[in-house]
Amino acid sequence: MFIENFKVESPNVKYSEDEIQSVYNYETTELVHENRNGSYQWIVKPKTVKYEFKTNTRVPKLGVMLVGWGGNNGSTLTGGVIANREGISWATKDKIQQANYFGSLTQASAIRVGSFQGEEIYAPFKSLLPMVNPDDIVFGGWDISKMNLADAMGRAKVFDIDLQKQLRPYMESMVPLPGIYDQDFIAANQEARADNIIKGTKKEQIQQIIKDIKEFKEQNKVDRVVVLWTANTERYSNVVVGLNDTMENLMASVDKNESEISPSTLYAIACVMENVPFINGSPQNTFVPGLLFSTLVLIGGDDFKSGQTKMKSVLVDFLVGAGIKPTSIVSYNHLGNNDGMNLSAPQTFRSKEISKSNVVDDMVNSNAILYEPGEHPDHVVVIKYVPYVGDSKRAMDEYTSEIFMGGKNTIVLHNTCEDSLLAAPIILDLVLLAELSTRIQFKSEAEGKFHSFHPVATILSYLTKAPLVPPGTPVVNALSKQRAMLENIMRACVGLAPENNMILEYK
Ligand SMILES: NC(=O)c1ccc[n+]([C@@H]2O[C@H](COP(=O)([O-])OP(=O)(O)OC[C@H]3O[C@@H](n4cnc5c(N)ncnc54)[C@H](O)[C@@H]3O)[C@@H](O)[C@H]2O)c1
Ligand SMILES: O=P([O-])([O-])O[C@@H]1[C@@H](O)[C@H](O)[C@@H](O)[C@H](O)[C@@H]1O
Repeated sequence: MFIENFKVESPNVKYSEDEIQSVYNYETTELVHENRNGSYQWIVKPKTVKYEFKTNTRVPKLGVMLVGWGGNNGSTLTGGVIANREGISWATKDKIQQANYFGSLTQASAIRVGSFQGEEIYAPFKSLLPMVNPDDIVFGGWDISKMNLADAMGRAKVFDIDLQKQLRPYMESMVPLPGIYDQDFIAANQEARADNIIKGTKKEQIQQIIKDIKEFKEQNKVDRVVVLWTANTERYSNVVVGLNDTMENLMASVDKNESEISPSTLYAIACVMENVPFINGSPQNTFVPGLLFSTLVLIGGDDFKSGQTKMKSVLVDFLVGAGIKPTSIVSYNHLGNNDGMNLSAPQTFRSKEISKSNVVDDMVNSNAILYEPGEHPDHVVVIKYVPYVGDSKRAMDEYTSEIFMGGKNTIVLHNTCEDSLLAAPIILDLVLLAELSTRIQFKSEAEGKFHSFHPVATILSYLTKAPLVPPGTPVVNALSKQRAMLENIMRACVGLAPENNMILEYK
């Protein structure tokens, strides 16, 4: 059975006008490796740590500024939210289609809240904690292409024509602000669209971005702004001691107009200086050490996990979890959108190859029965640009594994999808969850005062190929673990135990 909402009644949960307070007993373990009776043993000690959470339930009016607003993802997300907000339906060759938020974890997935008279009871994921209603988001942003959002939607060729016709009046007045363009960081084939550029030094460009954010906030009377990069994949920035290894060196490099400071890093610096969360939807190392080690403002990324890699983080988790040994993974895809054209350059492809390749590391490293130290499956990533297919990415994967008694198993997948229709809901979740996480404070029993989550937002890892984590923190890519982590933290905020799937009541 499905219920629309619920309230938790517990001595550990208190609802007030502007806050939900919860007391949560975090069950974990402490390991020691000790000499017991002459031999070293691993001792696992269950441990309970009491936490307190406070969630501010005053949902702000949210402004979302997209870097790359006029791209396929930016125009698709903007149009999709307008279509949902206005209740637009349109004719397709099959039926009259209603707008929806399918593919969004926050808007279209469910959680189990328990059972009632022998029936499992589920509720919307978003019913866990008060979140911004996506229909209320105000969009803005920057693009190095000056094309308005209605024309950009046409250029993207993602939406059906009847939908585009209905959206055009809402979107043609939306014009991206000039962006920071540096041809050294993206494919040379992007120069043709770069007609909307912020001139000046890197420092002046940062100052302009800050000015843009302030003006956007004032003009639209939004309470909070989140900035998200959905512009083209950049090549990696070189990380150099003295250049970008500390915030002090990074800012000194900006003052010196150092060429190696990328546009995405400049936008991120502007956001950190303006106390605005910045999320990187692409694979490049925007968050150079100077930013990563010093930011007090929420940052998250990298690279939306939308299709082929999302599937990989499920399939390899299943295989390794089942004691089957993946030995060869070949991921090929071709697509014909501008992202694909940008990725046809070796240096930008390399950024994507890294984020698409590292996704199996945690799962492989979790099982020493299957893999010797340092042993990994052969793993190849291929991306080809085929203009004719446009945004309709075609992904083909082959997974070869060793099974029982020397057997081999080969799984082949074929996946065709409009890449932007997968990414747009993920962008929505990223900005909604980033905003929500800034309204949560918590402390353990050992801590004197409440604090926010660490500014490097690991909580967003379900939505990214290469989760950005605080230095020294484990990277988890297995999709089921990432989703469980996010849901269970939100459950803790309303005093609910983690979903452990034991259902002992019926065992
Ligand atoms: N399924 C997906 O679509 C998916 C999944 C994961 C990651 N991504 C990443 O998302 C990003 C966007 O994908 P897309 O399909 O929308 O690409 P796109 O090329 O259609 O859009 C990118 C936009 O960014 C603009 N741009 C480039 N550099 C800029 C800058 N410095 N400042 C401002 N604007 C700039 C371009 O003019 C373009 O309009 C890419 O980096 C892509 O790799 C996409
Ligand atoms: O998310 P995913 O399907 O694994 O990876 C995708 C790549 O296969 C595609 O070539 C690229 O254009 C998209 O930006 C996205 O990164």
